Amino acid sequence: YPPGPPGWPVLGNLPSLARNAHLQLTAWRGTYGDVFSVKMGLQDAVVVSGKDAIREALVRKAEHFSSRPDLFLMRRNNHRNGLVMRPYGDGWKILRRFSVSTLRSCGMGTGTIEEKIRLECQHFCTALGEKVDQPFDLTHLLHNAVANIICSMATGKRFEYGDPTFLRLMEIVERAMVLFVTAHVINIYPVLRFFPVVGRPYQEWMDLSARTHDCIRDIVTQHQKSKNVSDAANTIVDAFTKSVELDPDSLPDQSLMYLLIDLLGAGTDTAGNTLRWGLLYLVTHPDVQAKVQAELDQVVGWDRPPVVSDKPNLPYTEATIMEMQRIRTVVPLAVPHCTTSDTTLLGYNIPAGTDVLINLWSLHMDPGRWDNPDKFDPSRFLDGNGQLQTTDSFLPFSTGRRVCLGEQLAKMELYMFVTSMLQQFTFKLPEGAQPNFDGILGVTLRPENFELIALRRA
Ligand code: HEM
Repeated sequence: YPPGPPGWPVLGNLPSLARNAHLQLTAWRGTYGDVFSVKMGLQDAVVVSGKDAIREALVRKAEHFSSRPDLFLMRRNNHRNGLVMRPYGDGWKILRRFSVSTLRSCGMGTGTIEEKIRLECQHFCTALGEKVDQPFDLTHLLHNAVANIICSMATGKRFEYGDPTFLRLMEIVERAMVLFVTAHVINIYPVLRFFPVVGRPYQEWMDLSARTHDCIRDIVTQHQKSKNVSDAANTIVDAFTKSVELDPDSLPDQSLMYLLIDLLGAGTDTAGNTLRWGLLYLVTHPDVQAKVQAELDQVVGWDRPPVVSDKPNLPYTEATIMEMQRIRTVVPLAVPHCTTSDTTLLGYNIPAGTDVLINLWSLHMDPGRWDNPDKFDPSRFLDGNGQLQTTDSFLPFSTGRRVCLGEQLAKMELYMFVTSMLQQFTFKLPEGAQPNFDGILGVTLRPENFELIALRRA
């Protein structure tokens, strides 16, 4: 069994992991290697770091490492009916296949989705244009914009920025991402939910779940009322409804609402926070920002918006987006995995039912792989001719069977938002602002709220 750091009685290593677990786990990798164990209370988890160990687990031994732990908090709100936390097996395979093919037929990876994203970028830049020359926190605007893309794939509808229902939903998603980690102790000792102080995050979690269910139910009902679902199944809700009408057993019971919550949760906080980290690095590295803008001016110019077919001609821009994703891995520990059978990893025995944390943060900050990993330097992704070079040590979307379902969509979003913003605006920090690069860890690592100033480019 893998070795690991000594822990406290009963609590194990939890006290050391209460804040910035990704940093502590990365530090322990230095002592214990690419496969080590930690004690989450009385329960063990195995931490996997480094490209070889990660690939061995998630790709070569995918059949053993692709499930999700049965977390108490997820069971209590029925969230194991969705896709993200559903255990590996037939139900997950059916739902994943349905989701991939429906997202494709709703336009993922094609011109249709590019058009949707382009329109959203236009709305976003118009809204940003009303805030120029003054300090402004664009968190809500950005999250609203990326959530709209999922919403329009789910129901064909986008929400106006500032729509109160949507803002509430965004706040819930953001808070749930943090609570997933702060309330984790309840997963380990469910009895603590009955205790006054420790039990509070549990109450909040259950309350947020109920409110999310209500919001999503309203959105689905409104869509179903406004439309004849026997029309072409060009939204996720329609495709789901149609499939179940044709064959009630075609999809797992009650999975639509949880699937929508998953897509919204997984697709909003990740892309929104990647863009926010990106902006924070751009305002603190004006030379990089200027270089991206120079490339955009040369390739795209001013008379038309950037399009996906420009991408091969924008290597520095693409390298910058990759560097944004590397330097602040927005899902630093992926989503927890779990073994389905007794197995081995790099020679260590790992029993069935062991929780497994995939340390993507350590992969992206590995000094053995990246020169000066704390430096924001897009050129590390370029070869001597200024062309993009790929590397197997860059896995922001993870890998294997549970690899991010929205990878293609997310890449298109990041590209379209970054290029649209920098074509039209230059960003800078307000006078005297002190940027903080530590972040707040939930499932995602998000930057603390910050203000910046958008200046319209001449
Ligand atoms: C920059 C944006 C994004 C990043 C960095 C990201 C990253 C990730 C990561 C690291 C995982 C966990 C993989 C694992 O457990 O090994 C994941 C899972 C997932 N992502 Fe994303 N993601 C992004 C955007 C999206 C979008 C836009 C969607 C929506 C379509 C999405 C849907 C999902 C789903 C459904 C899963 C769970 C897959 C499963 O368990 O089978 N993600 N993502």
